[in-house]
Amino acid sequence: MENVFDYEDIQLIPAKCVVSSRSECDTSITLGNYTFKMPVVPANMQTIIDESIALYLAENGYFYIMHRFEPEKRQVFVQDMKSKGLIASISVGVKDEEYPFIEELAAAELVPEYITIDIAHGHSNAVIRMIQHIKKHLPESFVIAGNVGTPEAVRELENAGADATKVGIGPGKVCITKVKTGFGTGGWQLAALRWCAKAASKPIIADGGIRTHGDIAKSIRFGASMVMIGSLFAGHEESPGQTIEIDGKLYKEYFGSASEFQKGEKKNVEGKKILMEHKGSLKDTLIEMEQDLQSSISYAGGTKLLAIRNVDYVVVKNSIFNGDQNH
Ligand SMILES: NC(=O)C1=CN([C@@H]2O[C@H](COP(=O)(O)OP(=O)(O)OC[C@H]3O[C@@H](n4cnc5c(N)ncnc54)[C@H](OP(=O)(O)O)[C@@H]3O)[C@@H](O)[C@H]2O)C=CC1
Ligand SMILES: Nc1nc2c(ncn2[C@@H]2O[C@H](COP(=O)(O)O)[C@@H](O)[C@H]2O)c(=O)[nH]1
Repeated sequence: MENVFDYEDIQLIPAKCVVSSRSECDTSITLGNYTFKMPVVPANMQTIIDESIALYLAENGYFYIMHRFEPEKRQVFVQDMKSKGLIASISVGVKDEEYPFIEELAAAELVPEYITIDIAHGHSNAVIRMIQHIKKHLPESFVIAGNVGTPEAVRELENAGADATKVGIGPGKVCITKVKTGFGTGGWQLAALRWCAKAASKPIIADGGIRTHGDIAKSIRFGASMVMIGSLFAGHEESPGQTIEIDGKLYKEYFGSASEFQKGEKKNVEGKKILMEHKGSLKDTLIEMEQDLQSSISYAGGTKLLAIRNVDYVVVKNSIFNGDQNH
């Protein structure tokens, strides 16, 4: 792989504006059978999403993926969302006990609109088997499989039946995969996204490494249809977990799904826990994100999200935050 770069190395080049107000710009995106307000989904992690955030997102036209770390609650969750006429979007792993769970959903005629297979190293027979199992028992569910970091993996999971693949091994804020294993897309996630997107025939979800709202537009430019975000959504009033006060300042914890805190044991740990400064309301962040993305579309010279795909860009290695000490 030549020409690797990451989010902070790229700037998108503006094209002539065709709107008289940014409010004319449409940030919506279609994934499967549904159209969502923004191409953004909070990470399916226990410190990022819970039932009440999922409900808020679904009721307000945002995409969401519920995490898989309270497995016994998932069937009731699907039932509850469906009884409210909302989309059900859940996560599964690949261990043996996940197989009967899929069959139980099918037997109860509870068909989640979206099922995400959420494991660290998604280019594996375990994921291929799970895709095939879901497609056999719940053929109407849209299956997102991951995580991967190569075109070969994208093609193989697509061929196995995945409806979308999730790209990103190790770029996350609470990720330590790179230092623990030496592998991943950490440090060149945007280039890996481009590499994978060129090979993909179905939607790609970029996962991890988003540090600014501008990175969402960059992900779209390099081929993502949706962007999964953890740290930017952590630390809000609504975020799961306790608020902690230190020296008069408020914080919330954000921990990796492969951290000791999540696993309850120190085995194959590839994640850590950090404290995030309290950020106020999640609703306000979602609105600001949408406004910033509308602005991105206007700079792209379009009125629709995918206008961003057509813009030129420059590589400005390590220079984007020059003079900006806040980062
Ligand atoms: N996006 C990312 O960069 C990463 C994300 N994560 C997140 O952490 C959580 C836990 O992930 P994960 O450990 O996969 O899930 P699980 O703990 O559910 O493990 C899934 C299965 O895959 C096996 N497994 C896990 N990693 C590997 C590997 N590298 N090679 C072969 N088999 C493997 C496990 O066995 P065994 O444990 O015995 O090996 C287990 O049987 C997920 O939510 C995942 O998204 C974790 C790391 C990186
Ligand atoms: N290597 C690890 N990656 C993890 C872990 N838990 C979650 N994740 C991934 O991070 C993103 C969120 O990234 P962010 O930069 O937006 O904060 C998340 O969607 C997962 O793919 C982990 O323990 N280890």
